[in-house]
Amino acid sequence: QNSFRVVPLGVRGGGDDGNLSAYMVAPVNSNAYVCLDAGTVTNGISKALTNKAFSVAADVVLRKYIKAYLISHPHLDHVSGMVINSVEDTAKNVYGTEYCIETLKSHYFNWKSWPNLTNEGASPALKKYSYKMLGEDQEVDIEQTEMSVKIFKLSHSNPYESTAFLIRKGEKYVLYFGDTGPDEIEKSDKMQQVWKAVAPLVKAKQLAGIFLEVSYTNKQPDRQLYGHLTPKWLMKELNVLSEISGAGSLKGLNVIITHMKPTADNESQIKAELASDNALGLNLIFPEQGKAFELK
Ligand SMILES: Nc1ncnc2c1ncn2[C@@H]1O[C@@H]2COP(=O)(O)O[C@H]2[C@H]1O
Repeated sequence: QNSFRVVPLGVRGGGDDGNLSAYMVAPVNSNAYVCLDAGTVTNGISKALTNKAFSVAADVVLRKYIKAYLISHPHLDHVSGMVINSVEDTAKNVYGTEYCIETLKSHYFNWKSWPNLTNEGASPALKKYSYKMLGEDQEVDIEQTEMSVKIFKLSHSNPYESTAFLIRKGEKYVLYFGDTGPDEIEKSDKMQQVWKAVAPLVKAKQLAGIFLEVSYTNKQPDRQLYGHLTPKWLMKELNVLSEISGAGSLKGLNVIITHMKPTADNESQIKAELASDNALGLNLIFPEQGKAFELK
């Protein structure tokens, strides 16, 4: 039985300002979605309607189907769609780490960059969006949905932070990584901590998919990763998971490749490099804007 329905509103990792990271996720047969990052919102909803991913009007998807935003980190390409559409939007929770929420508060919803439509920060706070700060080691219900979330902090160009979200519906999970570099380059153990936490779920076949970024091809020098992964580094990191969860345990695992930078032939090159280095037998999924898919 399929567990989650995903509608990508934006999939690219830079440059293409109408198609930046944003993924609507809900349990199959539910219209109560979370939006994981929100780089592009309305452009993605339009594409989704063209592709018949939804059978309601665009404003219903924005205002009613998206119940909450989960923001992995406050870079513009992960928040601009949410900020721009906040005026037309309905009351919602915005979930993130303290680092992320403090940045939203001081740098975006501050009346200078944008009116403060949130419940905290620069006066007057218009109280449409409510910040929900997430700490590690606690699972929190995502209000108005059937899902809950646990977070893991990530390193995104040390010392800057990003977040991974482990979303649960019943016994099934999906894991979403915001932008992140490999532990070895970031001088960090953040990814390893995530792998340790989810290895039992992989073993038990409870993990429906992992959203993980690959921004650059293998040609990108390690000193210019800027907190991102390449095909080689993605496979190295997933090998760390495989070592914990057991040989062969990642075979057929859905890995959704996010955040490819669209420069030159980067995207086709990344796809080719991943395909030729897939000894783990991952089921690689390359999401397309506005095209729904299911994970089980
Ligand atoms: N030191 C740097 N020099 C040049 N470009 C950078 C540097 N750090 C970050 N960037 C770029 O800025 C981008 C910000 O968004 P990204 O993290 O997706 O990808 C980043 C890189 O493309």
